[in-house]
Amino acid sequence: MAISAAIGTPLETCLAQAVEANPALKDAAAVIRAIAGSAVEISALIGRGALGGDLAAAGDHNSDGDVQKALDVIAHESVTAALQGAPVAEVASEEAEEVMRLNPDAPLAVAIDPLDGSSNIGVNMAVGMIFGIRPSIKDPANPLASFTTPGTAQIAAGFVTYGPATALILTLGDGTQSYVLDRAEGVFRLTSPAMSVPASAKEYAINASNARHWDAPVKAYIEDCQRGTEGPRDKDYNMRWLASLVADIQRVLTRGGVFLYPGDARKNYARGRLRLLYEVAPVAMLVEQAGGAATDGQTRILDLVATGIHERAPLVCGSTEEVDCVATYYAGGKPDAGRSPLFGQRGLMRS
Ligand SMILES: O=P(O)(O)OC[C@H]1O[C@](O)(COP(=O)(O)O)[C@@H](O)[C@@H]1O
Ligand SMILES: [Mg+2]
Ligand SMILES: [Mg+2]
Repeated sequence: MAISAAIGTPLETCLAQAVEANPALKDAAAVIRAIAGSAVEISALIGRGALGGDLAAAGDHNSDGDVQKALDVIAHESVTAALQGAPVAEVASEEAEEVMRLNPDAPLAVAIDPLDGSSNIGVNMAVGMIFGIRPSIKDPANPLASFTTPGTAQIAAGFVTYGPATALILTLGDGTQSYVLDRAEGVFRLTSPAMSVPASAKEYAINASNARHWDAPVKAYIEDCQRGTEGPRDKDYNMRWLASLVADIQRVLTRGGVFLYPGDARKNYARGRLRLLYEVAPVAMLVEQAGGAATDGQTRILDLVATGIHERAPLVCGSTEEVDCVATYYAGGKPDAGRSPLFGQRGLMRS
């Protein structure tokens, strides 16, 4: 149910209200409480900066080939320890090669990116944590069973941004809410009961250094955004790229825009960089619940089914007008049709 509490209401009260309205959410609420507890701990550590030690110290490689930084491992250990005390049977974590089995009889499974935006560790920039909660499917022969369902199976999803403020963005399947950590009390408090992504926007987020590797439709779309009022989109765009999915998506959820991490021609990047289970699917649910859209360029993300826990998926999400426009380019269409004949490069009114 949509949260109807006043701004400043503690997360605990909002969760209790949601469970009262829909008792089926009781276990998901317990998982969210556990994750929020870990986030309070990690937020305090990140807030100490270099005084907390070298959080960027390089360790082993994870299963996706990324170097694990000290904070990646600390966050993984903190959140999986918290989930031990929650009704969770399986965890798919970015920092564990295989599915982790916690409480075998528990009803839920959690996919988690314990520390998102790792390239920003150690440089005082925003990082975060992403999670999606699904029903646990008891199949002793297949540890992946709980995670090989479409994203629509998610009961709840959220992310935490450790930025200037520590924020929790959450959906229980009926709207997207934001909370901010009240550091004095150590509790998250409601700041928006219903986030809403504007349908149209003039801001895009993409790692432009990969432009030469992009597919033709992405290249054409970004080039037309860059042509501004002189091109078929007939409006001037701004670009923002924080290299921290949580922070980029929080901006899109707050003021609109489009985020793209498409597939590209680099080795192992045919399906982009982001992982379907613990990055793309939770973000897609949050964005859709806020009125936006999320596709892989053409197909709705929440209809995709993973076949492995670290499988990647391209992501195009945010304001519906932009996400639909990207799909038009993928379908080989041209956005010229919607453009006023009076303006733009070839328009009558351009000097
Ligand atoms: O370095 P790139 O290619 O710009 O990729 C940045 C993207 O990679 C990520 O850092 C991947 O997440 P992890 O840090 O959890 O591996 C996203 O947060 C971000 O959007
Ligand atoms: Mg990540
Ligand atoms: Mg990560």
